[in-house]
Amino acid sequence: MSTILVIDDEREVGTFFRHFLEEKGYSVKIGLSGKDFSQLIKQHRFDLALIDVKLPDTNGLELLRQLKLSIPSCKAVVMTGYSTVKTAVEAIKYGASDYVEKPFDDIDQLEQLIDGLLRSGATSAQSDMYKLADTLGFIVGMNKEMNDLLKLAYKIAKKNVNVLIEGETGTGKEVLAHFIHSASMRYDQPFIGMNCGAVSETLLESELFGYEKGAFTGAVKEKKGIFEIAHRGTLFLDEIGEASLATQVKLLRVLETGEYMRVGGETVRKTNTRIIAASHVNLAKAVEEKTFREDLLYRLDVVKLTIPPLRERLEDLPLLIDYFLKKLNSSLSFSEESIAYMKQYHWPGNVRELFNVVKRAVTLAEGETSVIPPSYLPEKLKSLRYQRGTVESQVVKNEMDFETYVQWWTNHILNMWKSDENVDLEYVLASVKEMEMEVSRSFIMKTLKETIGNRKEAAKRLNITVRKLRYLLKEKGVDSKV
Ligand SMILES: Nc1ncnc2c1ncn2[C@@H]1O[C@H](COP(=O)(O)OP(=O)(O)OP(=O)(O)O)[C@@H](O)[C@H]1O
Repeated sequence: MSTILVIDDEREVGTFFRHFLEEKGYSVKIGLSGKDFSQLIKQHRFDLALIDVKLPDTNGLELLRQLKLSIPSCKAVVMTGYSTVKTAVEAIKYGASDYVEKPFDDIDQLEQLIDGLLRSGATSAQSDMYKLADTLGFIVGMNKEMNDLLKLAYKIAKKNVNVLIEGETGTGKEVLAHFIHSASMRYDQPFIGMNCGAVSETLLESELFGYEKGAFTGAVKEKKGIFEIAHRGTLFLDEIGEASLATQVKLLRVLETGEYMRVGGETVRKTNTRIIAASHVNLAKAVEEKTFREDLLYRLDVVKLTIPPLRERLEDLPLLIDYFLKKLNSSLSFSEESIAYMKQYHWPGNVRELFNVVKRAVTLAEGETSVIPPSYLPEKLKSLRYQRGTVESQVVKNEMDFETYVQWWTNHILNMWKSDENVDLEYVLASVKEMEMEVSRSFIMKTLKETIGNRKEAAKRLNITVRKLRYLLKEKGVDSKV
C-alpha cells in the first residue's frame, strides 16, 4: 500500500485528502507545518508527498529540498494558489513531479495525477515526451540543459499558464512552442503564430481583435482577429520584444481580463487563448531599459524557458546534422574534418543557420561525392575570424611553426579588435589561454631539443623547477611529442 504525505496549513485540505485518498486504499499522513513535516519524514517512508508552497513556518521549496535528501525516491507534487504559480514552476525545476492549483476544481485530473505517479513513476511519461518531440521533429539530443528544458516544458504544457521562451535567433523557439501546444490539452485546437515585429501598428488592432463590417473604409465584411481564431487554442506571439508600447498596452488588457472587442464592435468577447511568447532579446533587460512593460512581462513569464545557443550544445551537432540530412532525403554524410570545422564555428544563426549550411552543402555535393568534404562548407566556417576558443585552431595550428603561429594569433586578435561586429569576450579570453599554452609548449620543445631531452638541464635553462616542467609537459599536452 502506498503512503502519502500531505502538508498544508489549511486543515480542510488535509481532511479532503484524507477522505479522498483513504477511500482509494492509500495510507495518508497529514501535517500542518514544516515542523510536522520534519517529524513525519523521520517516522514513515512515503511514496508521494503533496506539499503546499506557502506554509506558516517555511516554504514548500525548502521542504522539497529536505524531502529529496531524506527520501530521494519519494515523488512530490506542490500545491499552489494563483499568486504562487511561479514558485510552483520553480519547484518542478527542483525535482517536484508536478504542481496543482488550489482550489481543486478538477478532481478527476487530480486523481489521475496521483494514481499515475504512484503506479508507473515518471518513466512512461518521459517516453511519451520523447516520442512527441520525435514526432514533431524537435531534436533534443544529449545536452543536459536541453533535456531539463524539455522536461519542464512537458510538465507545464498541461497547465493553463502563459509561457515565455527566450533564446537567440534560430535556437528553436517556435519548435518548442509547438511542442508545448501539442503536449497540452489544447493539442486539437488551433496553434496560431504572429510576429509582433512584422505587423504594422495600424493593422495590429484589427489583426489581434478582428473588426466588424463597416468598422472603417474597406471593411466590407466582418473579420475574426487572432484572439478569436486561437480561442481555446494557443497563440504564439513571436518577437514580443518588438511590439510597440501601444501594442503592449492592448495585449496587457486582454491578458488581464481575457476580454476584448472587435474594432467597430460593441460586444465584449471572451478569449480562452493560451499565450506562448518568444523573444530573442532579454525582456528583463528591456524592462530596465524601459522598452518593455514590466506588468506585461509579469503576465507572460509565469513560466520562462531559455533555449541555450547551439554553440553551447555542440555535442548534439552530429545528431542535428543527421536529422537534417534525413529531412532533405539525402544519403550523403559529412566527413570528420567537415564536422570538426562545424564544431569550431560559433553559429550566430543557431539551428536555422546549421540547417542552411547542411542544405547548401547537400545541393552542391549531390552527384559529386558521397562524403561531403570541407570544400563544400561556406568560407565563413573555415575562416579563423569566426572560430571558437580552445580546440578550435588545432586544424590550422598543427601545420604552423611557432613564428607563423604568433603572427597568426596576433592578426586574429587584431582583426577582432578592429572589427565592427560584436565580440564574444569569452572567446577572446579562451584564445589568450590557448596562446599561453602554445607559447609554453614551443619554448619547452625548443629547449628540450637543445638539451637532447635532458629535463633537468632544460628546466635550469628555462628558470623553472623540474616539477613545473613536468607539470607543464603533462598539463600542456606535450608529453607525447617529447
Ligand atoms: N531542436 C531542433 N530540432 C529540429 N529542428 C530545429 C530545432 N531547433 C530549431 N530547428 C529548426 O531551425 C529553424 C529555426 O527554428 P525556429 O523558427 O523555431 O527558431 P526561432 O528561435 O523561433 O527563430 P527566430 O528567433 O528567428 O524566430 C527551423 O527550421 C526549425 O525547424
